[in-house]
Amino acid sequence: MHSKDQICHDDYQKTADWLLSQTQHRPKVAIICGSGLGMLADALKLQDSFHYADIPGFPQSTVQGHAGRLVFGELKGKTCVCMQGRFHMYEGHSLSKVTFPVRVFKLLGVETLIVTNAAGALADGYCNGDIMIIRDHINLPGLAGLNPLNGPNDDKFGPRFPPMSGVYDQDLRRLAKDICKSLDFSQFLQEGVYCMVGGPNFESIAEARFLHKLGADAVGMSTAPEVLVASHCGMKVFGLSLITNKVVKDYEDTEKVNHEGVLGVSKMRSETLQTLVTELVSRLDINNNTA
Ligand SMILES: O=P(O)(O)O[C@H]1O[C@H](CO)[C@@H](O)[C@H]1O
Ligand SMILES: Nc1nc2[nH]cnc2c(=O)[nH]1
Repeated sequence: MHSKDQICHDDYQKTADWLLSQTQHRPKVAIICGSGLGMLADALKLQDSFHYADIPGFPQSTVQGHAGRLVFGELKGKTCVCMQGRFHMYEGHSLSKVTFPVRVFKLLGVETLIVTNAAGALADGYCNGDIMIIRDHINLPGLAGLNPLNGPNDDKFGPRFPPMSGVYDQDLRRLAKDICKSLDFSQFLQEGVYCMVGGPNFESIAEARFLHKLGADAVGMSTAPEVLVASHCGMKVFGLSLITNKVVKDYEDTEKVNHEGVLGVSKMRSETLQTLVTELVSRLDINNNTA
Protein backbone atom coordinates (compact mmCIF):
# COMPACT_ATOMS: atom_id res chain seq x y z
CA MET A 1 0.00 0.00 0.00
CA HIS A 2 1.47 3.43 -0.93
CA SER A 3 -0.50 6.13 0.82
CA LYS A 4 -3.88 5.96 2.59
CA ASP A 5 -5.72 6.53 -0.69
CA GLN A 6 -3.47 4.92 -3.23
CA ILE A 7 -3.74 1.22 -3.82
CA CYS A 8 -1.28 -0.51 -6.16
CA HIS A 9 -1.72 -3.51 -8.43
CA ASP A 10 0.03 -5.80 -5.93
CA ASP A 11 -2.53 -4.95 -3.25
CA TYR A 12 -5.43 -6.07 -5.46
CA GLN A 13 -3.43 -9.13 -6.52
CA LYS A 14 -2.67 -10.16 -2.92
CA THR A 15 -6.37 -10.13 -2.04
CA ALA A 16 -7.28 -11.99 -5.24
CA ASP A 17 -4.58 -14.62 -4.62
CA TRP A 18 -5.78 -15.09 -1.03
CA LEU A 19 -9.37 -15.64 -2.22
CA LEU A 20 -8.23 -18.02 -4.98
CA SER A 21 -6.39 -20.04 -2.35
CA GLN A 22 -9.51 -20.25 -0.15
CA THR A 23 -12.16 -21.31 -2.68
CA GLN A 24 -12.40 -23.61 -5.68
CA HIS A 25 -14.96 -21.27 -7.28
CA ARG A 26 -13.77 -19.24 -10.26
CA PRO A 27 -16.52 -16.66 -10.82
CA LYS A 28 -17.24 -14.99 -14.15
CA VAL A 29 -20.04 -12.88 -12.65
CA ALA A 30 -19.97 -10.55 -9.65
CA ILE A 31 -23.10 -9.21 -7.98
CA ILE A 32 -23.11 -6.22 -5.63
CA CYS A 33 -26.11 -6.17 -3.30
CA GLY A 34 -27.66 -2.83 -2.43
CA SER A 35 -29.16 -1.77 0.90
CA GLY A 36 -31.37 -4.54 2.25
CA LEU A 37 -30.79 -6.68 -0.84
CA GLY A 38 -28.20 -9.04 0.64
CA MET A 39 -30.52 -12.00 0.32
CA LEU A 40 -29.71 -12.04 -3.40
CA ALA A 41 -26.73 -14.12 -2.26
CA ASP A 42 -28.93 -16.66 -0.51
CA ALA A 43 -29.79 -18.19 -3.87
CA LEU A 44 -26.16 -19.25 -4.43
CA LYS A 45 -25.54 -23.01 -4.17
CA LEU A 46 -22.32 -24.64 -2.89
CA GLN A 47 -21.44 -21.50 -0.99
CA ASP A 48 -18.04 -20.46 0.29
CA SER A 49 -18.38 -17.26 2.26
CA PHE A 50 -15.94 -14.88 3.91
CA HIS A 51 -16.50 -12.03 6.34
CA TYR A 52 -14.93 -8.85 4.99
CA ALA A 53 -12.96 -8.61 8.26
CA ASP A 54 -11.20 -11.88 7.39
CA ILE A 55 -10.23 -10.93 3.82
CA PRO A 56 -6.79 -9.32 3.59
CA GLY A 57 -7.03 -5.74 2.31
CA PHE A 58 -10.84 -5.60 2.28
CA PRO A 59 -12.63 -2.55 3.73
CA GLN A 60 -15.37 -3.04 6.34
CA SER A 61 -19.12 -2.42 5.95
CA THR A 62 -20.61 -0.06 8.49
CA VAL A 63 -24.16 0.50 7.18
CA GLN A 64 -27.25 -1.29 8.48
CA GLY A 65 -28.56 -3.66 5.80
CA HIS A 66 -25.05 -4.42 4.49
CA ALA A 67 -23.92 -7.67 6.14
CA GLY A 68 -20.25 -7.50 5.14
CA ARG A 69 -19.80 -10.93 3.57
CA LEU A 70 -18.36 -12.08 0.27
CA VAL A 71 -20.20 -15.16 -0.96
CA PHE A 72 -18.99 -17.45 -3.75
CA GLY A 73 -21.31 -20.05 -5.24
CA GLU A 74 -23.35 -21.20 -8.20
CA LEU A 75 -26.49 -19.59 -9.52
CA LYS A 76 -28.25 -22.00 -11.89
CA GLY A 77 -24.87 -23.57 -12.63
CA LYS A 78 -23.04 -20.26 -13.25
CA THR A 79 -20.27 -19.43 -10.79
CA CYS A 80 -20.74 -16.05 -9.11
CA VAL A 81 -19.28 -13.97 -6.35
CA CYS A 82 -21.68 -11.79 -4.42
CA MET A 83 -21.00 -8.83 -2.14
CA GLN A 84 -23.48 -8.82 0.74
CA GLY A 85 -22.77 -5.23 1.58
CA ARG A 86 -21.03 -2.52 -0.37
CA PHE A 87 -18.91 0.44 0.61
CA HIS A 88 -20.01 4.05 0.34
CA MET A 89 -18.03 7.26 0.21
CA TYR A 90 -20.05 8.71 3.11
CA GLU A 91 -18.76 5.94 5.41
CA GLY A 92 -15.40 7.64 5.14
CA HIS A 93 -13.90 5.25 2.60
CA SER A 94 -11.81 6.70 -0.20
CA LEU A 95 -13.23 5.92 -3.65
CA SER A 96 -10.33 3.52 -4.27
CA LYS A 97 -11.48 1.61 -1.18
CA VAL A 98 -15.12 1.77 -2.29
CA THR A 99 -14.16 0.17 -5.60
CA PHE A 100 -11.38 -2.11 -4.28
CA PRO A 101 -13.50 -5.29 -4.64
CA VAL A 102 -14.25 -4.58 -8.30
CA ARG A 103 -10.58 -4.73 -9.30
CA VAL A 104 -10.12 -7.81 -7.14
CA PHE A 105 -13.03 -9.39 -9.05
CA LYS A 106 -11.31 -8.55 -12.32
CA LEU A 107 -8.21 -10.42 -11.12
CA LEU A 108 -10.42 -13.37 -10.14
CA GLY A 109 -11.59 -13.57 -13.76
CA VAL A 110 -14.95 -11.81 -13.48
CA GLU A 111 -16.29 -10.56 -16.82
CA THR A 112 -19.74 -9.24 -15.90
CA LEU A 113 -20.72 -7.01 -13.00
CA ILE A 114 -24.32 -6.81 -11.80
CA VAL A 115 -24.91 -3.88 -9.47
CA THR A 116 -28.05 -3.33 -7.43
CA ASN A 117 -29.06 -0.47 -5.19
CA ALA A 118 -31.90 1.06 -3.25
CA ALA A 119 -32.85 4.45 -4.69
CA GLY A 120 -35.35 7.25 -4.34
CA ALA A 121 -37.70 8.08 -7.21
CA LEU A 122 -37.40 11.44 -8.93
CA ALA A 123 -39.43 10.46 -12.01
CA ASP A 124 -43.11 11.27 -11.59
CA GLY A 125 -44.50 7.92 -12.77
CA TYR A 126 -42.42 5.74 -10.43
CA CYS A 127 -43.87 3.88 -7.41
CA ASN A 128 -42.28 2.33 -4.34
CA GLY A 129 -41.29 -1.24 -5.20
CA ASP A 130 -40.65 -0.50 -8.87
CA ILE A 131 -37.51 -2.03 -10.33
CA MET A 132 -35.54 0.31 -12.59
CA ILE A 133 -33.09 -1.06 -15.11
CA ILE A 134 -30.28 1.49 -15.15
CA ARG A 135 -29.89 2.86 -18.65
CA ASP A 136 -27.25 5.42 -17.71
CA HIS A 137 -25.98 7.37 -14.73
CA ILE A 138 -25.08 10.86 -13.64
CA ASN A 139 -22.04 10.65 -11.42
CA LEU A 140 -22.36 13.91 -9.53
CA PRO A 141 -19.31 13.41 -7.27
CA GLY A 142 -17.39 12.33 -10.38
CA LEU A 143 -18.33 15.50 -12.26
CA ALA A 144 -17.06 17.46 -9.26
CA GLY A 145 -13.69 15.67 -9.37
CA LEU A 146 -14.28 12.84 -6.89
CA ASN A 147 -13.38 9.93 -9.12
CA PRO A 148 -11.98 6.48 -8.24
CA LEU A 149 -9.71 6.73 -11.30
CA ASN A 150 -7.98 9.85 -9.99
CA GLY A 151 -4.24 9.45 -9.54
CA PRO A 152 -1.74 7.59 -11.72
CA ASN A 153 -3.52 5.36 -14.24
CA ASP A 154 -2.88 1.63 -13.91
CA ASP A 155 -2.62 0.60 -17.59
CA LYS A 156 -2.88 -3.06 -16.56
CA PHE A 157 -6.52 -2.37 -15.70
CA GLY A 158 -7.49 0.08 -18.44
CA PRO A 159 -6.86 3.32 -20.32
CA ARG A 160 -6.32 6.78 -18.83
CA PHE A 161 -9.42 8.25 -20.47
CA PRO A 162 -12.18 5.62 -20.55
CA PRO A 163 -15.43 6.36 -22.40
CA MET A 164 -18.60 6.25 -20.30
CA SER A 165 -21.18 6.19 -23.08
CA GLY A 166 -23.06 2.92 -23.41
CA VAL A 167 -21.60 1.63 -20.17
CA TYR A 168 -24.78 -0.23 -19.13
CA ASP A 169 -24.73 -3.08 -21.62
CA GLN A 170 -27.58 -2.87 -24.10
CA ASP A 171 -27.86 -6.63 -24.68
CA LEU A 172 -28.14 -7.28 -20.95
CA ARG A 173 -30.79 -4.57 -20.60
CA ARG A 174 -32.74 -6.11 -23.46
CA LEU A 175 -32.42 -9.58 -21.94
CA ALA A 176 -33.63 -8.30 -18.56
CA LYS A 177 -36.67 -6.71 -20.19
CA ASP A 178 -37.51 -9.98 -21.98
CA ILE A 179 -37.17 -11.87 -18.71
CA CYS A 180 -39.44 -9.38 -16.91
CA LYS A 181 -42.03 -9.80 -19.63
CA SER A 182 -41.97 -13.59 -19.33
CA LEU A 183 -42.10 -13.44 -15.51
CA ASP A 184 -44.98 -10.96 -15.60
CA PHE A 185 -42.87 -8.29 -13.85
CA SER A 186 -43.47 -5.64 -16.51
CA GLN A 187 -46.08 -3.75 -14.45
CA PHE A 188 -43.39 -2.60 -11.98
CA LEU A 189 -40.47 -2.41 -14.40
CA GLN A 190 -38.91 0.93 -15.34
CA GLU A 191 -35.78 1.90 -17.23
CA GLY A 192 -34.03 5.14 -16.41
CA VAL A 193 -31.11 7.26 -15.30
CA TYR A 194 -29.57 6.82 -11.83
CA CYS A 195 -27.91 9.78 -10.21
CA MET A 196 -25.24 9.29 -7.58
CA VAL A 197 -24.92 11.89 -4.84
CA GLY A 198 -22.44 11.80 -1.97
CA GLY A 199 -24.92 11.47 0.91
CA PRO A 200 -25.33 10.58 3.73
CA ASN A 201 -28.20 13.06 3.94
CA PHE A 202 -31.22 12.57 1.73
CA GLU A 203 -32.08 15.38 -0.71
CA SER A 204 -33.51 18.77 0.08
CA ILE A 205 -36.53 19.71 -2.02
CA ALA A 206 -34.51 22.15 -4.13
CA GLU A 207 -31.84 19.49 -4.70
CA ALA A 208 -34.49 16.96 -5.72
CA ARG A 209 -35.94 19.42 -8.25
CA PHE A 210 -32.45 20.15 -9.55
CA LEU A 211 -31.60 16.46 -10.04
CA HIS A 212 -34.93 15.83 -11.75
CA LYS A 213 -34.29 18.73 -14.13
CA LEU A 214 -30.84 17.28 -14.85
CA GLY A 215 -32.51 14.18 -16.25
CA ALA A 216 -32.22 11.79 -13.31
CA ASP A 217 -35.06 9.33 -12.67
CA ALA A 218 -33.70 7.89 -9.41
CA VAL A 219 -31.12 8.96 -6.87
CA GLY A 220 -28.83 7.08 -4.49
CA MET A 221 -25.42 7.24 -2.84
CA SER A 222 -23.56 4.44 -4.59
CA THR A 223 -23.07 2.46 -7.80
CA ALA A 224 -21.42 5.00 -10.14
CA PRO A 225 -17.86 4.48 -8.78
CA GLU A 226 -18.13 0.68 -8.97
CA VAL A 227 -19.56 0.86 -12.49
CA LEU A 228 -16.84 3.27 -13.57
CA VAL A 229 -14.03 1.02 -12.34
CA ALA A 230 -15.66 -2.11 -13.78
CA SER A 231 -16.06 -0.49 -17.17
CA HIS A 232 -12.51 0.88 -17.05
CA CYS A 233 -11.17 -2.67 -16.73
CA GLY A 234 -13.37 -4.03 -19.50
CA MET A 235 -16.22 -5.68 -17.63
CA LYS A 236 -19.77 -5.76 -18.93
CA VAL A 237 -22.10 -3.92 -16.58
CA PHE A 238 -25.76 -4.37 -15.73
CA GLY A 239 -27.52 -2.34 -13.01
CA LEU A 240 -30.84 -2.40 -11.18
CA SER A 241 -32.28 0.19 -8.81
CA LEU A 242 -35.04 -0.81 -6.47
CA ILE A 243 -37.25 2.22 -5.92
CA THR A 244 -37.69 2.35 -2.15
CA ASN A 245 -39.18 5.82 -1.71
CA LYS A 246 -40.39 8.91 -3.45
CA VAL A 247 -38.01 11.88 -3.29
CA VAL A 248 -40.06 14.85 -2.16
CA LYS A 249 -40.12 17.61 -4.81
CA ASP A 250 -43.12 19.57 -3.55
CA TYR A 251 -42.99 22.10 -0.69
CA GLU A 252 -46.55 21.08 0.36
CA ASP A 253 -45.45 17.46 0.83
CA THR A 254 -44.49 16.66 4.45
CA GLU A 255 -43.39 13.06 3.83
CA LYS A 256 -39.90 12.24 5.17
CA VAL A 257 -37.65 9.46 3.95
CA ASN A 258 -35.59 7.30 6.35
CA HIS A 259 -33.23 4.33 6.05
CA GLU A 260 -35.61 1.97 7.91
CA GLY A 261 -38.29 2.67 5.29
CA VAL A 262 -35.74 2.03 2.54
CA LEU A 263 -34.83 -1.35 4.09
CA GLY A 264 -38.53 -2.23 4.48
CA VAL A 265 -39.25 -1.81 0.76
CA SER A 266 -36.02 -3.63 -0.15
CA LYS A 267 -37.15 -6.57 1.95
CA MET A 268 -40.59 -6.58 0.33
CA ARG A 269 -39.14 -6.81 -3.18
CA SER A 270 -35.94 -8.77 -2.57
CA GLU A 271 -37.42 -12.09 -3.65
CA THR A 272 -38.57 -10.60 -6.95
CA LEU A 273 -35.15 -9.10 -7.50
CA GLN A 274 -33.55 -12.44 -6.66
CA THR A 275 -35.71 -14.18 -9.27
CA LEU A 276 -34.82 -11.60 -11.92
CA VAL A 277 -31.07 -11.68 -11.20
CA THR A 278 -31.02 -15.49 -11.07
CA GLU A 279 -32.80 -15.76 -14.41
CA LEU A 280 -30.50 -13.16 -15.96
CA VAL A 281 -27.36 -14.94 -14.74
CA SER A 282 -28.67 -18.30 -15.95
CA ARG A 283 -29.04 -16.84 -19.44
CA LEU A 284 -25.63 -15.18 -19.62
CA ASP A 285 -23.42 -16.53 -22.35
CA ILE A 286 -20.53 -17.66 -20.17
CA ASN A 287 -18.68 -20.90 -19.52
CA ASN A 288 -17.88 -22.04 -16.04
CA ASN A 289 -14.47 -23.10 -14.87
CA THR A 290 -13.16 -24.25 -11.51
CA ALA A 291 -9.74 -24.42 -9.88
O1 LIG B 1 -26.96 2.38 -2.71
P1 LIG B 1 -27.27 1.39 -1.65
O2 LIG B 1 -26.06 0.75 -1.07
O3 LIG B 1 -28.29 0.37 -2.09
O4 LIG B 1 -27.95 2.19 -0.43
C1 LIG B 1 -28.87 3.28 -0.55
O5 LIG B 1 -29.61 3.27 0.63
C2 LIG B 1 -28.94 4.06 1.65
C3 LIG B 1 -29.92 5.08 2.17
O6 LIG B 1 -31.06 4.48 2.70
C4 LIG B 1 -27.78 4.74 0.94
O7 LIG B 1 -26.58 4.07 1.21
C5 LIG B 1 -28.17 4.61 -0.51
O8 LIG B 1 -27.06 4.66 -1.38
N1 LIG C 1 -29.75 9.98 -2.02
C1 LIG C 1 -30.71 9.08 -1.82
N2 LIG C 1 -30.39 7.82 -1.61
C2 LIG C 1 -31.39 6.93 -1.42
N3 LIG C 1 -31.34 5.62 -1.20
C3 LIG C 1 -32.61 5.17 -1.07
N4 LIG C 1 -33.47 6.19 -1.21
C4 LIG C 1 -32.72 7.30 -1.42
C5 LIG C 1 -33.05 8.67 -1.64
O1 LIG C 1 -34.21 9.09 -1.65
N5 LIG C 1 -32.01 9.53 -1.84
